[in-house]
Amino acid sequence: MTTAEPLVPPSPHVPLATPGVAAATTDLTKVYGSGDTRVVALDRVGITFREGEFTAIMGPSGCGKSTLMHCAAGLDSPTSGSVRVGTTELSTLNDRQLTRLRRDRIGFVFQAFNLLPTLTALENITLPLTLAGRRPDRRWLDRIVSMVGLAQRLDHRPAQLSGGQQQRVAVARALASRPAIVFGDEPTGNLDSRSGAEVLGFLRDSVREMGQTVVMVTHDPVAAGYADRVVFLSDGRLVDEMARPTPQRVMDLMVRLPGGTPPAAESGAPSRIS
Ligand SMILES: Nc1ncnc2c1ncn2[C@@H]1O[C@H](COP(=O)(O)OP(=O)(O)OP(=O)(O)O)[C@@H](O)[C@H]1O
Repeated sequence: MTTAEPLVPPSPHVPLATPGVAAATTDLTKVYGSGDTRVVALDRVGITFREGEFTAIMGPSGCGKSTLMHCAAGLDSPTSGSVRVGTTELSTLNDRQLTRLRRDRIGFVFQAFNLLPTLTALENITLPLTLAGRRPDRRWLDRIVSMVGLAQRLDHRPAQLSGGQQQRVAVARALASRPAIVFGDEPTGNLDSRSGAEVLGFLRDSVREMGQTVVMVTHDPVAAGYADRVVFLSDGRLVDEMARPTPQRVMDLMVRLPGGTPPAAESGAPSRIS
């Protein structure tokens, strides 16, 4: 990948990126509003997303999942604390550099497919590359398109595709630029269970077969079961983590979350999981 303008190096106050780490947050805090309307959406969250790992973020509604994803992906700015993507400390970037980082190094899959209706599937997949003035790597593109099973539908427009197929286009679009990290916000929220399973399978294949790093916010223990690990948020703090999750184990832990008193929430210390 070539970028015309080098990204600003990390601040000397922030540790350099650790090898094998795709992105990390340190003491990440996000406060919305003030006075009576003040909400601490994230409270000193430290989390590491390792390269080639599929992480699911879970927790009760309003616990800060989307805020964490938005801050980690450079879509929202923290109130305090740091976010690094690779070696880049996001707070050192101006708006233009941040836009470039999102375009070149981060892939997104949202609940709404967000495809452009006038473009074909192929044009939608390559749009971020086209906007960046980059020529698609044909072999990479072929690999992605065949992985998500879209080879026969590349000249279809979104309205001619099912919801599941549209989300496959969105997954292929997210992977097309070989981003450092792909963020998914409830990527199967609009899909029936079969299409959802397919999309989750593709995300997992991208991790296993291509070494992609994927971070996904979900409410669904079955979806979380596709991940390599699940991190649990409660009231803006990281309270637990599970490796090699199964839907049943995730469900059991979720049931305990809101009622229980997680140790990290009691201690007053920053919540940190890596
Ligand atoms: N723009 C905003 N202005 C004010 N408060 C906000 C804003 N965005 C989020 N919040 C608040 O921050 C907290 C965390 O919200 P967030 O959307 O991150 O939670 P979530 O875990 O993703 O929720 P859900 O599972 O319901 O989508 C909530 O209390 C929410 O009301």
